[in-house]
Amino acid sequence: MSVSVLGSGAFGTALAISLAGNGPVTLWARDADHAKAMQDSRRNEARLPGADLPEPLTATADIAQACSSEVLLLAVPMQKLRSVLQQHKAHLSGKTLVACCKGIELHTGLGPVSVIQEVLSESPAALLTGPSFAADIARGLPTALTLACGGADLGKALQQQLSTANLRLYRTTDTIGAELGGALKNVMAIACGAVIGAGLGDSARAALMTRGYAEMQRMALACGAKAETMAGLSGFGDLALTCTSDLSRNYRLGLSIGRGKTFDSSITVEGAATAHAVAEQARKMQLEMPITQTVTNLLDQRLTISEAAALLLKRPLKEE
Ligand SMILES: NC(=O)C1=CN([C@@H]2O[C@H](COP(=O)(O)OP(=O)(O)OC[C@H]3O[C@@H](n4cnc5c(N)ncnc54)[C@H](OP(=O)(O)O)[C@@H]3O)[C@@H](O)[C@H]2O)C=CC1
Ligand SMILES: O=C(CO)COP(=O)(O)O
Repeated sequence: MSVSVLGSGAFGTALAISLAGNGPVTLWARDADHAKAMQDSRRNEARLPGADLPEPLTATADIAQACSSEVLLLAVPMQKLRSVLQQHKAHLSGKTLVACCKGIELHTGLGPVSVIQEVLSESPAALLTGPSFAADIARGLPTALTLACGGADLGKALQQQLSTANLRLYRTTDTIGAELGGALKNVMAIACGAVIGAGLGDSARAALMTRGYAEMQRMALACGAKAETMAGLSGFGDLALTCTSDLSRNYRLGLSIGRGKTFDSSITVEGAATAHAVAEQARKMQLEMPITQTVTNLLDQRLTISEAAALLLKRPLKEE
């Protein structure tokens, strides 16, 4: 099966570089000048500086050319996924669509697989997620990801096809768990960045990661996900990476909040919209998600970091 990546950001470019080790791959950019610059210079300096684009990778802005592949990886920000699907519906229809984004849609509370299923109900949908920085993948560093697909046979085929020399894919049929793990870990990373930025210490971060994981489990289990999925790469694995590395944009947004600094709003930070989407879902489902709620209060400047910490510490004492 041939593969194209739609979306020439950091992640889409890194995946295309790695997949080019398996054979020809097409990388689609919405902007013709961007595609031409990548094709000519063999670099994507705008989004993934310093990484060479190997020869089997073709960059194009021609959506028909990109969608001639059987498998299409969708590497665009979560809040843009629906509009990309709608805009190119005719080309995408009938293809196997693998979402590579992490988040929950703000106005519907849906994850990426569910959004694909709503817009293109006839197209098989899957999700590629897990602990991975684009820069690491592009450098050929070892990385393990989760391939989530409701159809077990298709999941096995995609696992084979999308594993590369440096990308090792594990598979699951639990798409809900994989969606929620990848989405919620970004919210926790913002919280952890804020704690470290404000100088509250590594012990506080460990507490937040652990109680954040409990919160992730609470929502995931209430939505029908499996506990094992949350304990895997797409949940615990990505939580561990994103809450501890300043390569993470979500963590860096948190650092800025903790330090009282502004953050470049053009940078993709999935956890911000997702925190609001999840807080709303939690309210509707009557689930306690105090860390997620606190992150929305920090983002909306309704609380300072010291007020937020005091409120979390003062919550009623309970069993772990
Ligand atoms: N970066 C990473 O390390 C990882 C990222 N991810 C996930 O991948 C997803 C994408 O992130 P990432 O690549 O880093 O983000 P970037 O900000 O690097 O790139 C986003 C890309 O999406 C494109 N895009 C935005 N809107 C549209 C649209 N309407 N039509 C077509 N293309 C569009 C942008 O195009 P343009 O360049 O023209 O603006 C840009 O190339 C996120 O959900 C993220 O969580 C997952 C794992 C690792
Ligand atoms: O998802 C990622 C790592 O797995 C990338 O994290 P950021 O989006 O926070 O940069």
